[in-house]
Amino acid sequence: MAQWIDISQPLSTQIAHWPGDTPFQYQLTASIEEKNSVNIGNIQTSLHIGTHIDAPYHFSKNGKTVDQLPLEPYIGKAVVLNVSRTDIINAAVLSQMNWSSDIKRVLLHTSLPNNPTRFPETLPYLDPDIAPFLQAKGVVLLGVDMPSVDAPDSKDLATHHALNKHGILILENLLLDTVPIGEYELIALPLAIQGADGSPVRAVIRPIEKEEKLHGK
Ligand SMILES: Nc1ccccc1C(=O)C[C@H](N)C(=O)O
Ligand SMILES: [Zn+2]
Ligand SMILES: [Zn+2]
Repeated sequence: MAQWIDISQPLSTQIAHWPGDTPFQYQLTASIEEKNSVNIGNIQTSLHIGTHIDAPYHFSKNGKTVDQLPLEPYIGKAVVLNVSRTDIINAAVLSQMNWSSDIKRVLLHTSLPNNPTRFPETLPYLDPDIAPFLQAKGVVLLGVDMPSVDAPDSKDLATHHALNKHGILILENLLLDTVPIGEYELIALPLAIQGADGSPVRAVIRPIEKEEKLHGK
């Protein structure tokens, strides 16, 4: 059986955070070194740190919070697609890909070099028109290897809203630079934080064996 591959960013004090947002911090509030029986860690962080999911409540006042989201989108068969040859990713680009039937989860490897310790200045553009396209394919989860599905300075978050409107949940900041295209099993479960706008996840994939690789690579 193939090994699980970790495609999440390690949560360290070095990890990049959204500009102006709360950085990730870990410290011990009790330590064995200081004669306690145990080490007890404490974290402080934006929930949009490293590899994480957005609950619709992140960008919509009446959107679902993370504890209200279904589990199914975050567990199951996923396809990794490589869209790194363009900085404008739209429905026309996605329609060039080889779509096998029954793909509910799509992970996009973009042209952005994956560097967990640096917040990128610019991101490849994801056109909102991918939302109806992906919905028509039956997709319920879109994962990307960048910190946002909209530009960092976007005010209207058009692609976030379009995806939400079309029933597609969002997974951000994956590490896909060394992942070959193809079909995988995915597990990327958010924590059930009541009322929360998002959650870091441990995203892992495992190749599905004896399956025809997409794009015939
Ligand atoms: N933390 C922020 C602070 C201000 C404005 C946006 C963000 C975001 O997190 C947006 C990004 N699209 C995200 O979902 O992770
Ligand atoms: Zn987010
Ligand atoms: Zn987002």
